[in-house]
Amino acid sequence: MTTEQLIAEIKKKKSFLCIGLDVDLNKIPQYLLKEDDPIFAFNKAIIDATHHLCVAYKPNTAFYEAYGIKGWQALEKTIKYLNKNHPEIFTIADAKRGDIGNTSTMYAKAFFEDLGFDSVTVAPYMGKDSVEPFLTFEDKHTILLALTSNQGAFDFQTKTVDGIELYKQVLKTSKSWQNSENLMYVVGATKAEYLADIRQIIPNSFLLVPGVGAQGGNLQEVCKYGMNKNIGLLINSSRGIIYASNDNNFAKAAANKALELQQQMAELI
Ligand SMILES: O=C(O)c1cc(=O)[nH]c(=O)n1[C@@H]1O[C@H](COP(=O)(O)O)[C@@H](O)[C@H]1O
Repeated sequence: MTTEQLIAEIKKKKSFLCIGLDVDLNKIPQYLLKEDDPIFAFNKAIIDATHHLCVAYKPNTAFYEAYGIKGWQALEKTIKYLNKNHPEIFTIADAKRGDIGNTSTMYAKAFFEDLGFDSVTVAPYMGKDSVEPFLTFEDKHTILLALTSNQGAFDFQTKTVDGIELYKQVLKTSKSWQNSENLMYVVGATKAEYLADIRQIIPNSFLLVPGVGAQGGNLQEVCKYGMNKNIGLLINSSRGIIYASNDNNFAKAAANKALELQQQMAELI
């Protein structure tokens, strides 16, 4: 998907909501465990109930890898279902990959070619040659971890190296990489006060912003400092939406939570 198509969808739906499909078999309605593929059954119900309210879905691959081959098959079914039925929706494989060049190429093939995701999250720690292989894929997007939502972000990311905070170096340096127009960045919603500075460095890039809902980030704060002329934000909520209830009405309850966020977004656009 091109960035222009993503922007058009945001404007059409008045939503920049990304729903995180972080499926934990202990948290889903237990009657779904009788299904052949409970993870896919859960995702399909959530997608069917919420696709008109969001512009992106983000399965975090850990929640699939934890269930072995069955989990990976559920991930594959989920992305195929999305691509077939909702090609207008932006898909994010939240895999946080990144390795020496030839290995990164294989990661990129796995998520962009084999599975057919529009984007993948990548860690910047190994530098340019670990990220550039992801950037060579046309109309695919690499979402680089910049300033993450967790407490550990203060261990390295905000530390000053050569007179500048590490997360700012990630932003500045990555802009010089080949095909850097295919980069987006992760900034946690819990770090909203950093967004004005971040926008000075990358005014036009899309930001994936996780951490509203369960982690306590504030949507209005994020928009105040992070929104640009194309909106430029994908705000993710996972647990706050998909586990709104765990009875027969779980999909409807998830849709209600998604609607709440979408309505707040519509006011801010
Ligand atoms: O890359 C991410 O998506 C991510 C980066 C970050 O800084 N913080 C963060 O929470 N995430 C992911 O975003 C999701 C947040 O989930 P909830 O806290 O349940 O909304 C999880 O899949 C996290 O792995």
